[in-house]
Amino acid sequence: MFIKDLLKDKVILVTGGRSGIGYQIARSCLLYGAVVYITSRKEEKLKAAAKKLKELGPCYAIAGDIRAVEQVQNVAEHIKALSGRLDILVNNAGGQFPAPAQDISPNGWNAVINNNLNGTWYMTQIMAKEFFIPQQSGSIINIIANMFRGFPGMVHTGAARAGVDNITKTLAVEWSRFNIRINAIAPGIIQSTGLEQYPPELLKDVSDRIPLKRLGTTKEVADLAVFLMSPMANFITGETIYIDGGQRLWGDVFEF
Ligand SMILES: CCC/C=C/C(=O)SCCNC(=O)CCNC(=O)[C@H](O)C(C)(C)COP(=O)([O-])OP(=O)([O-])OC[C@H]1O[C@@H](n2cnc3c(N)ncnc32)[C@H](O)[C@@H]1OP(=O)([O-])[O-]
Ligand SMILES: NC(=O)C1=CN([C@@H]2O[C@H](COP(=O)(O)OP(=O)(O)OC[C@H]3O[C@@H](n4cnc5c(N)ncnc54)[C@H](OP(=O)(O)O)[C@@H]3O)[C@@H](O)[C@H]2O)C=CC1
Repeated sequence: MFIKDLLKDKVILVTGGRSGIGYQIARSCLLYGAVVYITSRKEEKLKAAAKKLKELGPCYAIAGDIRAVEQVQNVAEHIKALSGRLDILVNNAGGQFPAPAQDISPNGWNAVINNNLNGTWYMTQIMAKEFFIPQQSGSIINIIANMFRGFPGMVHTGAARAGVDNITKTLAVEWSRFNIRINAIAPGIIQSTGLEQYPPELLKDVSDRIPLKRLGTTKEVADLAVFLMSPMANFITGETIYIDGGQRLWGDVFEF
């Protein structure tokens, strides 16, 4: 546990905040005193999540697709109208599907690149221009994936996440002049709603192939996100932190 008021009155946007890791990050931010905005495509589910989160503190839902520039701009306008500022952006929305590289169609490739690379970029650039650069302060956290040794079985997301890893390094330098910190979190396999998208055989006995012999929890990812966005991490920027029980360093993970 961190101190109670660690994020007091910080205005935080969590993309994909209606479920899984994003929901837990939003929840933790509220518990540490922040004002939280969540965004995702499915409006009803998003509103239901915000209603539940509101029991912990001020939480607002703004529906939008990170792949659509005008919808991202609309999210920024809403935050500006309601809070007048944004302190922290968590780029968590994303996802992909498992497929042998040779079978991925051009549309399938583009869908995953758009979601994880382009969508993250639109969000990052628009929030920086609308808030962080004029404010001369901001912190960005990108949730990517474990692509330390490539991503066999999901080449599209490996490429997209490696792109975000590089954006993280580049902007840490380029936007340091605006007092913007930017870091990434690379989760291994986390027990969350996202895993329901995968066939059970892909995940069978997967914890045996992780050195710590278990999956991660959404709370563990959220704790890392809170640390990185807090003043405790004020001298950390351009870093990607793996939270994977050692998976990246050892053995095979998926059959492919
Ligand atoms: C376990 C490892 C650790 C990682 C865990 C996590 O990340 S957990 C987080 C997990 N959470 C998530 O992943 C949630 C978010 N994920 C998503 O929304 C989707 O996976 C998305 C990224 C593809 C976006 O979808 P969209 O609405 O833009 O896509 P669309 O429907 O318009 O299709 C466009 C093209 O993609 C093709 N295609 C699509 N699915 C499949 C498939 N299963 N199979 C094959 N192909 C597939 C589809 O056929 C089409 O190509 P076509 O036929 O025209 O040539
Ligand atoms: N769980 C795991 O083991 C791992 C997860 N990750 C990554 O962590 C992040 C969160 O995963 P997790 O919580 O498990 O999965 P979920 O599927 O539960 O969360 C994905 C969230 O992103 C939102 N989303 C997806 N695409 C878009 C879009 N184009 N625009 C706006 N919102 C979008 C979804 O909401 P909606 O459908 O309403 O748009 C949903 O809330 C993802 O980027 C995932 O790929 C990475 C490695 C491992």
